[in-house]
Amino acid sequence: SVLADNGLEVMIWSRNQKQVEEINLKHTNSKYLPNISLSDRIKATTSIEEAMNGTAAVIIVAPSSGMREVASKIKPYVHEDHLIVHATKGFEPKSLKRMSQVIAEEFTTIEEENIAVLSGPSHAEEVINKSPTTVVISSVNLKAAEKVQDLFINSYFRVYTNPDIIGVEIGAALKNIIALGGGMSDGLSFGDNAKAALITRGLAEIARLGVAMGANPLTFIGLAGIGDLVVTCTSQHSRNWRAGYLLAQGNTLDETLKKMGMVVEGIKTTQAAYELSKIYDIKMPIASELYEVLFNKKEPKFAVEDLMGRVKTHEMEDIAKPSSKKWVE
Ligand SMILES: NC(=O)C1=CN([C@@H]2O[C@H](COP(=O)(O)OP(=O)(O)OC[C@H]3O[C@@H](n4cnc5c(N)ncnc54)[C@H](O)[C@@H]3O)[C@@H](O)[C@H]2O)C=CC1
Ligand SMILES: O=C(CO)COP(=O)(O)O
Repeated sequence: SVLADNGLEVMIWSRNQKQVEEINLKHTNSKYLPNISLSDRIKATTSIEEAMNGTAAVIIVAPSSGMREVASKIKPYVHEDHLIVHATKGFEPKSLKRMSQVIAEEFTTIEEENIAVLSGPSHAEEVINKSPTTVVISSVNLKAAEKVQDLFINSYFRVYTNPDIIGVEIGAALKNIIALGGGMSDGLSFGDNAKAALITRGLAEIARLGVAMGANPLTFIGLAGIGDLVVTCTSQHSRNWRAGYLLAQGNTLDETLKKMGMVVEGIKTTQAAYELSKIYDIKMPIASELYEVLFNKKEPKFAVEDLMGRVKTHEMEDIAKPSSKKWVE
């Protein structure tokens, strides 16, 4: 819709025939965006060949578990001048690769600099209503990032460039874990203090893992870090928040997923973060407790007790320099 508002012709590829017909005939997408009229510059098709015909840029927004499958379907129609943008927030299950790594592996004819990531606090339900939204676009090459910035930027959708593609992708993926925790916190009727604690300490563990994986720590105080963390931990639009809320109310993981009926990226990402924290030897207490809740049936209230009862430590662990030499006297 942002692209269509900017005067571009947009072709959506979907495997769902009914949805494609609804978009083309009624200009609506009622399952995902009820009561919204779509621009007639947006068309849809179930044929990838038709979707790719004459395109300059391809925006992939499949869930992370489907990224490789979708990329491999697009592959035969991709040429070296294509700009490939993704807005997916997660890691590839098992390989634990970032989405731009998966895309680069699939599209061997595309230069790395033609791949970009769009991320930041941007619930679709608000973007479609033109509510002011700010995001980042990252690529290994500033000129490529600026090309995508120019495609998307408008009066309600402000796009900043960011040079740290690793940090942007890691922030986008890991915030979903903390958002599950945010929903659980509300489901357990905890207050604003608990939410602030989750966001702040969640950011600390996101940054620790991110830096170990090659990210710039400053990215995590930007839109793809704290920005997206705040929006998903506090908004009922967030599927991750909603899933956490349902889990805290006693629903099993299966029951929660059934009730959601949409992707909840944080669940697979919790598994990925648990594995990455072991590989990089990084402490991620919140992610580890969520892993126990999701996959080992630990009750959320016991996870909170264990988090609060951990051995006492410094806020900045070993990284902050004391402001006085007396600190260690
Ligand atoms: N909804 C939002 O506000 C935002 C979502 N994202 C990210 O975008 C990605 C997609 O999220 P949503 O569209 O919200 O999820 P969704 O669950 O609302 O829709 C996902 C769509 O992808 C289709 N799909 C799933 N696997 C597929 C495959 N292998 N091949 C083809 N189609 C497939 C599904 O049928 C469904 O239509 C996620 O990584 C999410 O984190 C990023 C920013 C905002
Ligand atoms: O990433 C999002 C908004 O920035 C959407 O979050 P959810 O997947 O939790 O709905």
